[in-house]
Amino acid sequence: MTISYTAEQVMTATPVVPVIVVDNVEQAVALGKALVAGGVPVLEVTLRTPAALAAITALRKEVPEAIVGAGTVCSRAQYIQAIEAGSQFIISPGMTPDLLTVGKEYDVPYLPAVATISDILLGIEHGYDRFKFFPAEINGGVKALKAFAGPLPQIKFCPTGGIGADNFREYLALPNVLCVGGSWIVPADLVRDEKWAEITELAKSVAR
Ligand SMILES: O=C(O)C(=O)C[C@H](O)[C@H](O)COP(=O)(O)O
Repeated sequence: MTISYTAEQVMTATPVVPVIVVDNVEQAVALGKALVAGGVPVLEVTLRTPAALAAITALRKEVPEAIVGAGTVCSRAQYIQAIEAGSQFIISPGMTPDLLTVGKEYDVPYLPAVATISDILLGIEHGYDRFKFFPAEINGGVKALKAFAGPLPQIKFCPTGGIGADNFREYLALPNVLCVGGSWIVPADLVRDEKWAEITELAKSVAR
């Protein structure tokens, strides 16, 4: 079953994209169900663990109401693996010319990450106008995004990195921010201890 989305649809389906790290497929499915139950349907499964690709495939099958994507995609090879696993969107923590190229070879939304105006201009040269801004807080956070909007008001972002319950609404209030990413609604200890009801509550705390 292939359901495809645009970058805009992925970025506006939830105010907060959870950055997920999973140890095994069962954990991933339970976590995905907990987030969806709390009103957060977009799941960014980072390719930081050996279970990640199988988790993406399982989430597509077991949690069909979710929009499942891959994060921490750092190479062309990982990009293709993520697509083959069933990813409905792809996110990188940075960008390279090869990633920007492969991202245009597949009909799946791709968010490369930028940290500077020069990065954004390179992305625009490759046909992108939606980016992750990473790591957001240490690269100027809300102030940097306001500055980016001066010369490039048409470019939209998913800031990620250092964002949490205390500051995510400041980001979401910016006209050039469509959503934010973060790990704070999927804390590693709650995932490890299978505290799914608590994760559903955290999801509810950020859902529209
Ligand atoms: O793995 C990637 O591709 C990343 O870009 C890193 C994650 O987005 C951050 O680890 C999330 O940041 P925190 O919410 O501050 O934990």
